[in-house]
Amino acid sequence: MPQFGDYQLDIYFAGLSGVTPRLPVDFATLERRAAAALPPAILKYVQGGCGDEHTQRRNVDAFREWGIVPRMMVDCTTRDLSVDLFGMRLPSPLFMAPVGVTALCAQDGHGDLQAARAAAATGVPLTVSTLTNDPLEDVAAVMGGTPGFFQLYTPKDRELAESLVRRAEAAGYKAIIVTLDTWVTGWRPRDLNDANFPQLRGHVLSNYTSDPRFRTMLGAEAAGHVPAVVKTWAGTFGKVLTWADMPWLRSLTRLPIILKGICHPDDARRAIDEGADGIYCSNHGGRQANGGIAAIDLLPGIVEAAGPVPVLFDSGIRSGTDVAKALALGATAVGVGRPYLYGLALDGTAGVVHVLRSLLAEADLLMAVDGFPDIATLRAAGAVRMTGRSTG
Ligand SMILES: Cc1cc2nc3c(=O)[nH]c(=O)nc-3n(C[C@H](O)[C@H](O)[C@H](O)COP(=O)(O)O)c2cc1C
Ligand SMILES: O=C(O)C(=O)c1ccccc1
Repeated sequence: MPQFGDYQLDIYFAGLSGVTPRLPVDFATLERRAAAALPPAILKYVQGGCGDEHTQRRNVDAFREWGIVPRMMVDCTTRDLSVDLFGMRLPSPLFMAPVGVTALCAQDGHGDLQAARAAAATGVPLTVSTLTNDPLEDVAAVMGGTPGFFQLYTPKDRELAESLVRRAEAAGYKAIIVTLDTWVTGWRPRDLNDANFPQLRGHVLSNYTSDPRFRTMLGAEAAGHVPAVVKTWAGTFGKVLTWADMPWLRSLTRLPIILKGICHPDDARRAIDEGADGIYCSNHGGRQANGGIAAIDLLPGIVEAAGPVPVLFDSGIRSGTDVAKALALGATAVGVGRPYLYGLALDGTAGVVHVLRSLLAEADLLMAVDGFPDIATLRAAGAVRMTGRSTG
């Protein structure tokens, strides 16, 4: 049975013929390389966050305050990293988080398609944002057998929301992830200082321009006219969802509904009471509110509140060790954001595959070394909070 950790052997053996990996396996070097490759405006948008970005940094740094205690004398020659999610058996607990400018990170402007091909190659699901350069149907068509999730930014226009969800269902997406924390964008100095907001330049709006309801809203004479498209988009983009909208949301689909951006246990409980099938604990990678608390520190409370309901997690995952810690703290599946964008920027589909394989290899090897043959044993062991001074 192939194991994710075999990627390490592949790399070392290739080295015997003088071949080294095209991309680095660590995040810091990857980010540095991608920073040199991406257009400055895209880099700032991707790399930046809210306010002075201390929440974004905390998301990453807080992982160092959690530790996994190794166990010995356990047979871990093979590891099983597969997970069950909404009746699907996934080969690994990793998924790609939704990113509204994935398209623009790729050199050809079709990053959603390239990420979808990476999903096909790795079995790691892609969450397709509402904001893409290729319509959601086209992206779904290249995912191979790997399930895809559709992330909904709920428009103010209900008929448009209904149309997008219907299209996602028809295209074969396996879940609808409704993002709650971004009906308005947070205060992002890097972008504000350059007056830089890609969507307002007419990018990544293909799910709108391909939508019959949006076209009606736009009017026939305005179709293809970028300022009119952007104006109509900006007019409908961000609906503030409240609990009162849950019955309506729930009525839109029989697919699992996952609420993204849940950070408080009471919200997790309420979401489940109102019919959500999954909870997605995330602070949007520190891009939305500079609230100061790392998402990983909020995960245990969410997991406890969710009970048997699956909890997806993202924000700050930079290594396989981080993946393992999130699993130990109870996440059912772990989302990665910026790292796969950097792989995409540097080497397209192959770059994304490399980043995902590196994350999985490191997580797998940690489990091998630390005596956890599967995720259930890792989760049962948990992670310990290291108090006092960190030497990290
Ligand atoms: C450039 C960028 C665009 C994003 N766009 C979306 C989006 O369209 N929808 C969404 O739900 N989340 C979006 N996110 C948030 C990610 O889904 C995820 O929560 C975050 O990137 C996780 O943090 P990480 O980048 O530290 O891994 C975006 C993140 C980035 C970096
Ligand atoms: O940039 C983001 O984080 C994001 O999710 C987004 C996407 C579209 C419009 C505004 C924000």
